[in-house]
Amino acid sequence: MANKVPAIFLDRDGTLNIDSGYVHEIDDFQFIDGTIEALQQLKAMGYALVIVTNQSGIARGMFTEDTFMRLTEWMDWSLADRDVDLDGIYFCPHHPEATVEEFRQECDCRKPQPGMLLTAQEELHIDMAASYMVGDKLEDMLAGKAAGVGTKVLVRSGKPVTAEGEAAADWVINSLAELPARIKQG
Ligand SMILES: O=P(O)(O)OC[C@@H](O)[C@H]1O[C@@H](OP(=O)(O)O)[C@@H](O)[C@@H](O)[C@@H]1O
Ligand SMILES: [Mg+2]
Ligand SMILES: [Zn+2]
Repeated sequence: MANKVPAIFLDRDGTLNIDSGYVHEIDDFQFIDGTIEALQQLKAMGYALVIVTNQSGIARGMFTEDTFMRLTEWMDWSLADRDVDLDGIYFCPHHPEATVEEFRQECDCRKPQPGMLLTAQEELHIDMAASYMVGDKLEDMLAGKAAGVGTKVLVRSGKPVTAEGEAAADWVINSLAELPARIKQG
């Protein structure tokens, strides 16, 4: 049995890119300053990089799964081009009040549920206690907690930070750019 790897679980909108609301076009996808450099450093520190993103825009009929995949492939290639190879990308297309019937459900993957993280744990052999969940919302922190992630990190680069979000987080930082140094500091 292979050794388990520590991971950085990454929320997408508000953590990697500016959350202008249900981003689905390549032209609207803008990396937050310092994101790519931070991912390069985290990779060099030995962490697997795993995106876990709620994409209820699919359930709401705002864009299709194909459109999401097109943007995701572009993002994946843009990062690979900068020496950042993502280890996994997981998304939830569901919503309990979806207008698109096939996506209308109370699933176990929409954060704050831990489904995406638990699937990644199994598929990628992740050491959850040694891992980090980085996100901009309370739901990200709760998903991390429910999945047994060791350190939950709230970033100020997305939605306004709430008292509940802060209380559920182990660390609060301005953006992902600060994470490598924060981890090294211990
Ligand atoms: O931050 P991640 O999980 O990567 O993606 C979030 C997006 O799918 C959208 O999720 C929505 O929340 P609802 O899904 O409508 O509750 C809102 O927060 C939007 O601003 C945001 O763009
Ligand atoms: Mg987010
Ligand atoms: Zn789901």
